[in-house]
Amino acid sequence: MNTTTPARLSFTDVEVEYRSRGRGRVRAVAGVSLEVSPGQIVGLVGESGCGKSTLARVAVGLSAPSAGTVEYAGRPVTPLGWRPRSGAEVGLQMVFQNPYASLNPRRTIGSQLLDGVPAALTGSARRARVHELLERVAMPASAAQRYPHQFSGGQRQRLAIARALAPEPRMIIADEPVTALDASSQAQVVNLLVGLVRDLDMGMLFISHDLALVHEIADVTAVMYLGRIVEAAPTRELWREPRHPYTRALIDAVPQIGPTPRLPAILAGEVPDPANAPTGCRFRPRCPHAFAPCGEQPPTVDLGGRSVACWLTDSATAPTVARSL
Ligand SMILES: Nc1ncnc2c1ncn2[C@@H]1O[C@H](COP(=O)(O)OP(=O)(O)OP(=O)(O)O)[C@@H](O)[C@H]1O
Repeated sequence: MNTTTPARLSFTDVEVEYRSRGRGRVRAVAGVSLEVSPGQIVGLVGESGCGKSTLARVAVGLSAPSAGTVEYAGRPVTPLGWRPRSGAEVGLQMVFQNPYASLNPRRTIGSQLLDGVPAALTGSARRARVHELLERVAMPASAAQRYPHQFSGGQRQRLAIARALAPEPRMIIADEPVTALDASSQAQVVNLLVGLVRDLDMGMLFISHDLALVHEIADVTAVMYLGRIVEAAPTRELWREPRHPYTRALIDAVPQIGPTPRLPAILAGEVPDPANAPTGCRFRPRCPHAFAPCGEQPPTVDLGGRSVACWLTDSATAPTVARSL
């Protein structure tokens, strides 16, 4: 890897189209640009089916974009260029929702961790590295001799994280890493991931449908709706002043407790099928502010440190509506 190139993950105008029997062409990702820098946690949120996992798969080369580019540290990430055993060189590792997706149930934890340890380490240094990895995820050294089914869901996810760390990645793509876990394991795994990213100065794309969780941990939040990023901003700003009606709806759907409790406001309507996406702004059929210009796809406007794809932010088209938001 070129050491002068920042280990940044960049999606530029990425599109992913599936062809499926019955549904025809499914444009699951419809023109996404996004960056994750070292030392940064970027949260990607959106409802089920909006294309989050597809984007994650493209990031690590498990799926190919049908258009656009994905680059890591200045080099294209493509399925052709992707060699699964070259994690240390590629520098990107994925943590899945289901730890069984990354752990082989028939092999001991130790042998699976050894697989990922860079080949430059030899002999006893390899075994020492396995123990260090287990320690990093707060698991005892004895876990190395055991099999995945001998652990609880939360422990398995911690072991899957150790497996992801073995090749010494600089960037983690975590796709709903705590969705399948109970509340206390969720907190443990989230704290572990955030601690690791901070300690090791890695970058992380943290994918979740849980906006409140992303609010807790992400430096930047990107909101995805039906294959597009509709808003991306520093998390605190996004939460304080959402500029896209969909972001506002997601925030309003988070129950508030404390001195002024608030019941969640449920966003009306279902997410449309990307195989049959609305023309123009894809959020238009569910948007309480939709007006004539929304028949065209809104451009993504850079508002200085944050970006929004909504005609309401365009003062030429909707100054009065924008003020009322
Ligand atoms: N292999 C595939 N073939 C056809 N369509 C697919 C395939 N994988 C995903 N899709 C479709 O692409 C769209 C985006 O799916 P994706 O799994 O990326 O969304 P998601 O936001 O991660 O949802 P979830 O949180 O439910 O996993 C959905 O409409 C899904 O049905």
